[in-house]
Amino acid sequence: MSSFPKSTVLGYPRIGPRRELKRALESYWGGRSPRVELDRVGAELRALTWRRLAELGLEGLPSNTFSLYDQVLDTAVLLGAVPARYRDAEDPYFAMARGTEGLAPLRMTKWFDTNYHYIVPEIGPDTVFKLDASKPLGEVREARGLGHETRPVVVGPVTFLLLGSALDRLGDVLGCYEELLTALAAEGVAWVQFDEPALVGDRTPEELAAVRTAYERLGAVSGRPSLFVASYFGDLGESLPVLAGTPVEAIGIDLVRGSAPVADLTGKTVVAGVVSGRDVWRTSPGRALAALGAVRASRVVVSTSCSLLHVPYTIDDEPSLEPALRGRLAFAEEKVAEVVALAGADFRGSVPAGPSVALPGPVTFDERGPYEVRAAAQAAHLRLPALPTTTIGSFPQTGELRAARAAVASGALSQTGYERRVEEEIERVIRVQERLGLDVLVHGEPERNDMVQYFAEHLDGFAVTRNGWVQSYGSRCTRPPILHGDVSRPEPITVRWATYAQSLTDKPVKGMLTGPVTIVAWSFVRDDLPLRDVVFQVAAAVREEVRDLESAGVSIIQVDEPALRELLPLRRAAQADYLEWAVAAYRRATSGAADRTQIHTHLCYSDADQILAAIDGLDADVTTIESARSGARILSEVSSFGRGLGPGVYDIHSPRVPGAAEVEGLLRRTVGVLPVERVWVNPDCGLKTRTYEEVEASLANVVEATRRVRAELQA
Ligand SMILES: CN1c2c(nc(N)[nH]c2=O)NC[C@@H]1CNc1ccc(C(=O)N[C@@H](CCC(=O)N[C@@H](CCC(=O)N[C@@H](CCC(=O)O)C(=O)O)C(=O)O)C(=O)O)cc1
Ligand SMILES: N[C@@H](CCS)C(=O)O
Ligand SMILES: [Zn+2]
Repeated sequence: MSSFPKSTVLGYPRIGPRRELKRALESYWGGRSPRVELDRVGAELRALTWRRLAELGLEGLPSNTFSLYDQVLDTAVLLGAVPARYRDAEDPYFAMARGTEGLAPLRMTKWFDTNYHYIVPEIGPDTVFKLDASKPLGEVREARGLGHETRPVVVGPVTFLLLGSALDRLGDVLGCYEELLTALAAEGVAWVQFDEPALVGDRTPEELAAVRTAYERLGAVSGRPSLFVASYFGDLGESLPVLAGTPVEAIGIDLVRGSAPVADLTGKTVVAGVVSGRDVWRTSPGRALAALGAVRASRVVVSTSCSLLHVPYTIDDEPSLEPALRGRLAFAEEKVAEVVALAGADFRGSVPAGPSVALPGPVTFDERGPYEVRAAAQAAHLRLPALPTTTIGSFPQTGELRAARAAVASGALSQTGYERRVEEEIERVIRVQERLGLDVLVHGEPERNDMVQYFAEHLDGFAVTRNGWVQSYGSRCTRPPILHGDVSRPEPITVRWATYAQSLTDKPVKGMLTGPVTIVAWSFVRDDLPLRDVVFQVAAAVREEVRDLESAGVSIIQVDEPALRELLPLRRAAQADYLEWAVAAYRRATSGAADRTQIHTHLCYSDADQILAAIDGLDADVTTIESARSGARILSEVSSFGRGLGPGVYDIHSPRVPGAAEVEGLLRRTVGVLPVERVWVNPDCGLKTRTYEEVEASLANVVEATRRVRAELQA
């Protein structure tokens, strides 16, 4: 057995330093370039990554961390878990990821507590697993052709099956993993990495037994490569002794989110994640060395806490960041350099740092009256029809708008010219909505590059990047802002656009804000304050904006919190505390509004079940939630809220235009479960990724469906 190299990373960004993969994918999908061109770009990006990691002095290079869409989808393909309906599609892989005309894509959801989305494996009792190892084998050979020996990375069997809610299929799937090990051994692969992040959550005795079975069986494969099981995003807890009791040679432990195990792991290699893959701060050498020194194992390897997929490529691409801030930052390349430097240091005998203590912050809210009083004041003021129709905020972000923002950045367009362009777009959005006959209008958010980055650009305490792209799903990326200091709002942010929109119409226009939890969740956040204190600072800024919108005559204000679920701690023991302060922060942000101002909130992930009580606790007058994809289940669960509810009547993630009859069906189902006077009619989420053609056709059908159901109510 060859010993594990002394430094490694668990994974690397793959979208390309200039989003080369995004462009190649979208060009291929749009029929503007052939498949060979996409494959050429992929190969170039992989070669670039291996070369760079080697140049930086990293010893253990991973492979199979590249993906054309998502590593969980890649694992489904590896194991043959391709549902029958996609097999005849022209390109089954992208059909599963994105759907085709007439074929909906597989479900997509958040990867643990990150802003990355994976494709949920669809596994049924009839799924026939059959190994197709061409991708990992291909990458191993490709890297070898370039002079690099690599360690293929694959999602492990327990995590894969838990994500697909199919742990009962463990016995079948293990056959494929065994075959994979044999194939990799035949290829001369020394180590393989199985990612098992699911093991940092609470696991039942049955699930722990599955871990034992899986790694005992894989450990028994003759002539196999050495096994490295990587955990990340928290402590292994009760999974650690189970894993340690199996024949796996190496265990990856997140020493940033988690702590050094008390257990003696003599006999094992510990791949110690001391350089954070989840933030952009430089690693404190003292803290890292102390964490490394506290591990008791036969060999300790220096690594990142998780894949570097969640951080941008390099700080070198950000020349405009303030020098003082730059000095505190490390993106993927800089983190690799830190791993290499730490691996060269002697950390035996380092002393563990004392734990930091989180102090509770203030939890005060509730100047608003009870819902019944607010609802009466709002009804008298707004005079809305039954089943009011509305949208979630954004309208299509056209290429022209994006190009206009790029032109301002390059100096080719003046700020005034740009603002005029935004106003034209707002007018277009208002006229479209009036023509369609919607009841509560929005301004369309054309001024926003992103619902978080835009606010970060207008708040003190944040920095934003030029090229700091991080993959969100498929070809879609975000540039998470860097929250590095105390947050405050120097001046109103959205008021001018909201009031401009309201000046164009007699219909009410909703003001549109992003909530404090979501702003923080989708940013890289300072680590010298407890997260809750940071969120409360942002809440104070949002509260000022709510007040200013109200003073400017805006009667409905929506404060979005789509990331409320995302930050939920992976361990149940920590969840109640989080939910308590997250809800308190939201109420801090919104409770300055008068009773007659209607507060809306919006959440758009289908797995809201676990946090329904918290959503209720937000006390918003109207809550719009994703429902079109999750079916009737969510309706009965939210029916007890006792306030306004807008379960989405169509899925905006697909270009498909829903028919009026289909929307009518969903709406009837909704009014069958919820009191009609509380129901709102809206899509599942914002329309920014859609085209005007799709949006106008879809919304026309929403309005028509509402008209039909209303007519019956009046009859
Ligand atoms: C709701 N979602 C969001 C999440 N996180 C966020 N931070 N924001 C979100 O909205 N997480 C959960 C979900 C994830 N969903 C999405 C959906 C869509 C995108 C997306 O479309 N991203 C865009 C980038 C958006 C952006 O920043 N646009 C800027 C810059 C645009 C650009 O590429 N400019 C060009 C030049 C202009 C041109 O000629 O076109 C350039 O720089 O080269 C802007 O609009 O100004 C994407 O392209 O991926 C993400 C997450
Ligand atoms: N107001 C935002 C919410 C997205 S979750 C939008 O409409 O895009
Ligand atoms: Zn949404």
